[in-house]
Formats: sequence, C-alpha cells, structure tokens
Amino acid sequence: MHTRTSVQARHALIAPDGHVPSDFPHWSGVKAHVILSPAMGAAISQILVIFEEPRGTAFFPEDEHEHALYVEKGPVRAEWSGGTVGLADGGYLFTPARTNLVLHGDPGSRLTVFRKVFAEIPGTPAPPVTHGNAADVPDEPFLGNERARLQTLLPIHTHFDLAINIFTYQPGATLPFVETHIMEHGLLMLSGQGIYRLEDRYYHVEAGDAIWMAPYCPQWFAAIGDEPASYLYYKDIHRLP
Ligand SMILES: NC(=O)N[C@H](N)C(=O)O
Repeated sequence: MHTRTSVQARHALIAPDGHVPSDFPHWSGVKAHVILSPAMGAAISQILVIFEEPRGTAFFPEDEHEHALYVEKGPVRAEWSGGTVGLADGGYLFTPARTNLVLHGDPGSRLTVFRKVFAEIPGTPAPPVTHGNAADVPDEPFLGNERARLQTLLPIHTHFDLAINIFTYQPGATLPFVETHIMEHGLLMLSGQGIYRLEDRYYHVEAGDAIWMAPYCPQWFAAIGDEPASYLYYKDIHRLP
C-alpha cells in the first residue's frame, strides 16, 4: 500500500487517504480528524470537521485555547459566549481563549479549526471575536510578485498571537526563496497542486493535503498544473521568543 503521508520530526505531510476520525464529548453528527496536534510536536492543533447529520455539533469548551476557523463549505453556524454568526463558503472566525465555541453545520459542511494556547501579554486585552469572508479580503502581491498573492484574514494587530492567511499562486509561481523562520505553520491545500519543499525533501501536494512546518523548517513552494494553487495557513506571530 502507498500513501503520500510522511511524518517527520520537524515537518509532516498528511494526505487525506490516512485520515481516521476522533470522537469527543458533546460532539455529534460530525467526523472530526485531528490532522496536526501537540502529540506530533506541533504547538497547535489543526482539526478538520466534516458535518454528516442535520444539526451536527462540534464543541470547544471555554479554556486557555483560542480558535481560528475557516469554512471550506458552508453553511456553518457558530455560537460563542456572547454571540453567533452564520458562515458560508470562505467564512472565517476567530474566538479568543476563555470562550465557549459551538459549531453547527448542514450535512456536507466542512471547516478547518486551528486551536492553540493563547500567548497572553499581561495587561493587554485579548483579541476580540473576529469574523468575515475571504471573498471580501483583498489579495496583495507577495514581495512584489503579482502571480503569488496573499490574503491576511485576521487584522494585523499585536493583540493577536496568530495569523490565518490564504496564499494563491498562478501555475509556475513560487515562493521567492527558501524561507527559514521562527514561525510555525499549519497548512491546508485548498485547491490546485504544487511541490512543497520541507527541510531537504520535496513533496507533491494537492487539494486536501495538510502540512505541518515546525519553527525553522526550511520551506519553499512552487505551483504546478493548469490551475492556480491555493493554501490556507496558520502562523504564530507578535510574541518575543
Ligand atoms: N510557507 C509559506 O507560505 N510561508 C509564508 N510565506 C509565511 O511565512 O507567511
């Protein structure tokens, strides 16, 4: 048997063919795949939630974890202590630590949640609940390259200790250099395909694949094929080491 999945000490490619669901207290009518987690050495968890039954429910209790989610396929209704919002395809939501989060979706609705312990700065307020839709977020050329464009979904403010971005490359476009940085990434390929360099290995990646890059994992991407390649990714930001 073959899989493109490869789990290394400081990076991982997780292809959908290996997914095995988990069940959690107060979750129902969903398939939940914990794609990345501290169990593999990551600081974050990346959880794929696929709703299977009407009024399926995913539940994240109020604790030290904050959550940032992206809806690949809606509709999804999110409820938290103090508010609620409906999210369609491309919708995103951030809820700060110490906030209950309940998600409901129709059968077939699908989203990715990034979950991490909030790195608090004493005396600074936690970032607020934030939501929107990627369709309304402008894309900017990345380091001057019109063919590799970046959308920054969450506001650039130092209250936030994380970012979730969408990178879209035209076929043949690449990251301009092999990046090596302190920021960790959790990543989901949304569409298209490409070659991802992780440390000294090169992987063929396609829509549905997830990647973990530990801090300082040398990384590079080239889009291949006939369609643009697009990925959603998480990074930790704005905190001194
Ligand atoms: N692998 C990546 O796409 N990295 C981004 N340029 C980033 O670090 O934000």
